[in-house]
Amino acid sequence: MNAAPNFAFDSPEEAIDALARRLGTTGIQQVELSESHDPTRSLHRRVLASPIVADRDSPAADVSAMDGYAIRESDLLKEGPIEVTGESVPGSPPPPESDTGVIRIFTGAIIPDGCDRVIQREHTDETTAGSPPDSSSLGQIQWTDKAKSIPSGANIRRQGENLSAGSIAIKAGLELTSPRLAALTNFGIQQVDLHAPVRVAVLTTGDELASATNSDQSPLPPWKIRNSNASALLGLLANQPWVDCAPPMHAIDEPAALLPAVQHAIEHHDVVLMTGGVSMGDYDYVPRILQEAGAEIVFHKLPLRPGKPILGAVHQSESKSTLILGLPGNPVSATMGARRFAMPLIRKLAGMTNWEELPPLVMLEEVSEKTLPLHWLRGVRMTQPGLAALVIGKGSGDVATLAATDGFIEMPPHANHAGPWPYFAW
Ligand SMILES: Nc1nc2c(c(=O)[nH]1)N[C@H]1C(S)=C(S)[C@@H](COP(=O)(O)OP(=O)(O)OC[C@H]3O[C@@H](n4cnc5c(N)ncnc54)[C@H](O)[C@@H]3O)O[C@H]1N2
Ligand code: MOO
Repeated sequence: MNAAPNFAFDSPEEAIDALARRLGTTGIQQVELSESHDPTRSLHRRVLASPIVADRDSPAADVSAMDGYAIRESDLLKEGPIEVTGESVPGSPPPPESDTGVIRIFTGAIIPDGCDRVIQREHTDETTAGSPPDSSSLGQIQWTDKAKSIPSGANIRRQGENLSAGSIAIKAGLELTSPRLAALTNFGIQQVDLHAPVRVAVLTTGDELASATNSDQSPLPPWKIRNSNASALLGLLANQPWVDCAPPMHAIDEPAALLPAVQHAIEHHDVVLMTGGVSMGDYDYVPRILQEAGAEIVFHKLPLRPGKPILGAVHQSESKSTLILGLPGNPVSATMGARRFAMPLIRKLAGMTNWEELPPLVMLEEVSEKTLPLHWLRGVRMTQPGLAALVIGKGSGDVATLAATDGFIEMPPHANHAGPWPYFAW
């Protein structure tokens, strides 16, 4: 399907891809783990810029997977009580092998040379031998029938079977999740290359905001509104270690104020999220101002509800590319637009190779007859795993109903069936 003449792109996906193609990633920070007082916490969910390489085999030697006895096949031929001649414990080198007895071994300890299997202690009889011959004795055991069926190689984790020294343990472009932090520690990493957090500016516009002129009017007159968009956007960006979000900025609907505010935001940030001033009103200066600031307008308006007037732009300078999203001022449009468009693109800038959204799919409990010739973002509440109920509000100004949602689904033009639909959680 071709884009309708007034839309540069047919779908949110295509519009996001067009912006993504114009964006790079943030620079690289080298972090010495010894210099950080709490390296695990400070690295958690940061994005790796270079791969992590294994410094040694994993495991570093053949080790036992069970508590039991490390033996050779010939040991199983021994009848009657067998002397335990030594112990292999984690944290110490293994004892030398013994011709006369067997070695007790604990999970994770090194397999003594010559042993080919580990018999779990529950498959031995450790009580038959009576009192030990002397106090230094490690005891005696006897084989059960089950022990005799344990094959060669059993219960041994082989050196390097997880990963061999020099192999890539964690690829670049991934977030350092808890398992990856474990791998990083396991391989003795002292220094990591991380992508710098994405510097994001939230720039709201509009003279109607309480804080724009005189914030201490009390009670707030009805022609003034509170800056809910700033809170929505800061909330989306909060607690993302790969985002460095500046305190929100605001500009009045006045080109002389808007242009320097936009220029400053572009210069000092990788992403500028603007709200308001992108539709057809006499005071909607954002598209013009972005052009004056030297940004390329990649699209203005998409076949989307809410958020049809959305604007996507990129500003290129010698040192960086800056993403600018002009989100419509209506709170539902601004919040859904930021979730749908800004979040994957910020992940791209943050250096994540898996930045593209893979939204889970949900079914709707009920559908209405109504359809739209647009991509339709519809607020939902999750009711069961995989099942969602529509939360019907009064339109794109209804922030009260939006607050009752867990996220939204995206339906393509003319659709009205139960799904499954991609679900974008808050
Ligand atoms: N003639 C037309 N008028 C409108 C069209 C259109 O196509 N033709 N599109 C409508 C749609 S759809 C939307 S969405 C809005 C988007 O307008 P703007 O982006 O220009 O936003 P504003 O006009 O500045 O504000 C719209 C609405 O949102 C409130 N607002 C603005 N900023 C905030 C904020 N920070 N926090 C909370 N609420 C905010 C503002 O007071 C307005 O009520 O345009 C339609 N009009
Ligand atoms: O698209 Mo606007 O966001 O409907 O209100």
